[in-house]
Amino acid sequence: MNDVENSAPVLELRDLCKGYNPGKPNEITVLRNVSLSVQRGEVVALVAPSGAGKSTLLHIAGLLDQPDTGTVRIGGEEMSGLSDRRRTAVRRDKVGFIYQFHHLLPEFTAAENIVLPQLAAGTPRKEAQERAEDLLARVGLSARTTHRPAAMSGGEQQRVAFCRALANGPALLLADEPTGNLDPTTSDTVFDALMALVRDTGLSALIATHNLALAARMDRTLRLDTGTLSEG
Ligand SMILES: Nc1ncnc2c1ncn2[C@@H]1O[C@H](COP(=O)(O)OP(=O)(O)OP(=O)(O)O)[C@@H](O)[C@H]1O
Repeated sequence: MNDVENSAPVLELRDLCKGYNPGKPNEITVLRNVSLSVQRGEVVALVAPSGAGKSTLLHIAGLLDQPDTGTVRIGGEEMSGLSDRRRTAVRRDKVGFIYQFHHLLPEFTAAENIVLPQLAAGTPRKEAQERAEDLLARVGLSARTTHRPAAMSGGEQQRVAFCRALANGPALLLADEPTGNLDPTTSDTVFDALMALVRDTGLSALIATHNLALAARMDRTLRLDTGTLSEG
């Protein structure tokens, strides 16, 4: 990264608007002039009632969807003019995703699930394997390296998904209810593991949660309601 990228917010969204079914009876406006930025090393909570547009916002921030208007900058780089190929490369190399459900590949072991995205990014296999083992150790799963997802608990599966999201050393982590599928006690321990991983690596993150206690542990909270964002 050059100096401009280093001083720029890791994620900067400006005046995003997004709707579906324009001109039709079921037309819906989901995001209304949403702007936010996540600074380097900052962990931001996104709190939103169901249907408020949180997934839409995270998908646009993670280049899985395009806004109708507005701009997305990652590491200071404007994304709208990029070719599909470059967007895919930015998504793969700079952004890590965590979903409510782990989405691990069932036929592969925990370590292989973390190795595969690294191979896709061109990392040599040995290095990728070492990184997978290091990440698994950080979340307390050294003993599960060769387990397939079906042989792990929900909390373990989700911790593997955290490691996979960090596999390529992203600049930005986007998480959509990362512990929403777990019971409250497991959710707390698994969230601890996620926060430790994020803080240890100095990662910048935007983490959507319904859980206000979890939100309070992040640096700042943004609230999204009927497509409008407010601080606090
Ligand atoms: N492809 C689509 N076509 C039409 N409407 C859509 C589409 N995707 C989302 N929506 C609508 O946009 C609104 C926001 O959806 P979104 O998935 O962003 O909400 P959310 O805040 O993530 O909700 P939840 O917490 O329940 O997942 C919802 O009313 C949803 O029905």
